[in-house]
Amino acid sequence: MRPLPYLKYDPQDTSPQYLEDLTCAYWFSEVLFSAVEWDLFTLLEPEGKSLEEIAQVLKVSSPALKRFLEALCTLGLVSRYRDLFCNTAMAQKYLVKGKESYLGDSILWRRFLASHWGDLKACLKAGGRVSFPPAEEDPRCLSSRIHKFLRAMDNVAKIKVQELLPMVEEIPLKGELLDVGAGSGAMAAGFLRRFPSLTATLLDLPHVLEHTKEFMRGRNLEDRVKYLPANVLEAWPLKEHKFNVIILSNLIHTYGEEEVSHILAQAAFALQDDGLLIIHDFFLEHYPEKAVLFDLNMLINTYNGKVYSSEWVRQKLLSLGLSSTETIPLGTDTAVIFAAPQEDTLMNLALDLKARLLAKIKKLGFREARFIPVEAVKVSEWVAWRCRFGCDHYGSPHCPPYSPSPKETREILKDYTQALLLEGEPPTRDFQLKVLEAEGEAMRAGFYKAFAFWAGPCSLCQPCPVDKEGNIRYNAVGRTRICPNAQKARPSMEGAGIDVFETVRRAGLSLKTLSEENRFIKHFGLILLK
Ligand SMILES: C[S@@+](CC[C@H](N)C(=O)[O-])C[C@H]1O[C@@H](n2cnc3c(N)ncnc32)[C@H](O)[C@@H]1O
Repeated sequence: MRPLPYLKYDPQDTSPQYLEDLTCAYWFSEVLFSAVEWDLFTLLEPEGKSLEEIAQVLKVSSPALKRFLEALCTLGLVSRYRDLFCNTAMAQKYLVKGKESYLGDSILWRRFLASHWGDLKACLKAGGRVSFPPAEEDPRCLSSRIHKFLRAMDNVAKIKVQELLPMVEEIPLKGELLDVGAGSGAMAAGFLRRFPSLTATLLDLPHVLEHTKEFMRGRNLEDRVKYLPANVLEAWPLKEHKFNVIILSNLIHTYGEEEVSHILAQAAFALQDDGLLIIHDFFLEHYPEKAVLFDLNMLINTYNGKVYSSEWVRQKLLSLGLSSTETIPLGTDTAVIFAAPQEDTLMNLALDLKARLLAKIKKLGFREARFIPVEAVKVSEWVAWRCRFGCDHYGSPHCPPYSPSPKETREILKDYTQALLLEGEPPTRDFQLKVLEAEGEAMRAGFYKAFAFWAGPCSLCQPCPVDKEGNIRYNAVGRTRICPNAQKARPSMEGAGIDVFETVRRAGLSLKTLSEENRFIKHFGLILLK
């Protein structure tokens, strides 16, 4: 399915369609909200329903419902088979009540919060939240609100913990786990099921913990769970008790820097010397489009919550004497930072090498970084002609004819299995330096054959000290000009015969030729890896 256009801004796209799509983004949500509110997807189980059957149950007009179902079909949530409307695999897995991975409660919580987004301008003026729950809220309303909130958290945490567990599989976790701001307890429950030698303490506010207990009752883990009513903003009532594992999942975005500093300090103090701290949350570096909007969501809906940069969190951890990993992305919109008093503990984590490298490289400031199979790198003879006929830099050091020919590049690619395609922008020299840094990161991550191609003629020295006309010296192979920066200089993708447009297209990214209207220049670099 095509990604929804408003999720990805392309600076080379000058059509107004992007604005139109942004304008209507809420239509997509409204359709989903209504379908989930009606519990339409559960109704369609097990084998679909006809238009008339659905209209009868929902008590709505058939012709209007038909139009609504068409929209759901287009969004990929419903499909039509003869006269039956059925759930797609996505809807069947996440939108049918009673399924383990049901997300309906989370979607309805988002619907509830959507109404507060109307306050955005007022929040910006006031510098924070403007609508608050009533000071004297009816206890039943409060209890129902907490329950709805925890059901929403539960939907999400059940899925996130399954993404997280494979990373700690190599460490036979045992002893005591502390889940701070445990919510429904789904995170802790996932760990308890996977590691039978663990027991857990679930810490949350007293009135929330009553609901936590209710969620945990159905999980058959009662004999391995204790509950600790506490306020994380105060000294944690643990005395000198230390834990082997501490989880802060979706907690730090709830508070401002001062409170989060306190929470991290308390967690560091409560950790065994060989313990592991797991911080799961939104981070600005991971999935930035979502992170910055979630940050606004916190501005509107919490007192002083916000989304943190992983750099800020890691610095805090460092100041508390903890080593930490970089941000490890989950397959979804959140990421994890692992921290420990002893660096060795982190060595045992089964962290995907590519994911770690990607996290480091994205932090260098590329707009995009994407792994592609080496077969997706397209090398063409015509590219060399473009350099030879039509480029002022032909003959410059590290450009044709002193850069690898298409034939040589094709041969070299046989030594590699994958590549990392990097998207950035001018100034060219800055981009080239970043590509070099990325190559260095890849080397340090263990990709010893990492080799970078950047964009444009070499711009490391300005002006280039190698005289174009005279005084040309050749290296042992006799092809490359000797330059004072030979250790750092690399060929450009295009200079090595790589068809950048086609390679970018194959990677699922976009690159347009420049026109009067569209003057935004994109640079692409490539790092070959094995
Ligand atoms: C966004 S939820 C996350 C729940 C759970 N960790 C998860 O990942 O699903 C934040 C949790 O932190 C708890 N919490 C917030 N402020 C707290 C405080 N001051 N003391 C204790 N718990 C708190 C909330 O009650 C809620 O259960």
